[in-house]
Amino acid sequence: MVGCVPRPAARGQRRQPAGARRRGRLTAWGAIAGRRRRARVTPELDAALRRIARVPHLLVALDFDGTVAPFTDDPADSRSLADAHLAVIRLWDTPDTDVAYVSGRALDSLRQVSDAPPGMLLVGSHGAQMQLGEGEDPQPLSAGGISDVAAVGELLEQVAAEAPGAWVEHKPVGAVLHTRTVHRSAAERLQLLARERVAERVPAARMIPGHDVLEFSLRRTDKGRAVRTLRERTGADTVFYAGDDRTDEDVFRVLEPHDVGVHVGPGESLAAYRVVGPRALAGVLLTLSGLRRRHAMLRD
Ligand SMILES: O=P(O)(O)OC[C@H]1O[C@H](O[C@H]2O[C@H](CO)[C@@H](O)[C@H](O)[C@H]2O)[C@H](O)[C@@H](O)[C@@H]1O
Repeated sequence: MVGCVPRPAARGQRRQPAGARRRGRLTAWGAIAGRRRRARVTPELDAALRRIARVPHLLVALDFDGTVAPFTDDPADSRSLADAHLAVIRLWDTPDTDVAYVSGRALDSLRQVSDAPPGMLLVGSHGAQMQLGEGEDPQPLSAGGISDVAAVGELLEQVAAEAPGAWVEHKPVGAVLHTRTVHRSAAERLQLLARERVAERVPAARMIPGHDVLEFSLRRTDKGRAVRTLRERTGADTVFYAGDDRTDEDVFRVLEPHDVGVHVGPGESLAAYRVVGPRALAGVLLTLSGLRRRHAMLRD
């Protein structure tokens, strides 16, 4: 149901005459991107990008941390790479193209760091929070769920107090134990302790491991379901998805054969394509945005 997804008023639609604002913006972004180095991608990925750039309606869905933004010690300092942000803006500004961030971050935190343009689709808390339309709020937790979230947060605070550098991020539907700056052996000990205590006292909490984090959520959803919802709501016929973490595997699992999934960084993945890190992914996104924009201009 595309109508449920608000689009910025000035964003071009296929049947509209190319408005001055849209044409001007596309040209300006294109000029900037044209001076940048082209992405070095494998011939297979390059062919896949060329194919999906020509589909009628494309959804580009992206994980945030470790995918468009390199890791930082403090999540508040995290920002997407300039090229990745530029590509996102260009894609968002292209007709018949929807763009989404699909993140483990709480929605507020994602809004703060992503600098997402208005109308961009945002998924937070691994699918538990979605901003698909104005005024659309996440489903509230039950009273029991709210008290479980508080209990998990308290337990993790107690665990984090056992090692300098460990800290807890509190989210609307769970909490995260951060150990990025903690020595590896101490981090492993803390994570074990957290697993045991939460399993014993809040058995309803679902464990979500990540990069130097251990999260517990009271919501049973995942990014795969979120991307399915995005596909339905936007009416996209093809999805491009990029992600680096285990939670992104839930998306790669539900992608259809004609979609394109890109795993960012090392490690096993169900994704059909891989790039070495966020910088390489930014190049891929620039390439895709250029191809998609060219397709839109030729078609119009
Ligand atoms: O799904 P994502 O967008 O990748 O979000 C996953 C988690 O991202 C954040 O943590 C990660 O990035 C931090 C900043 O670079 C880093 O310090 C941390 O070690 C990483 O795990 C965020 O803080 C979590 O809430 C997200 O679940």
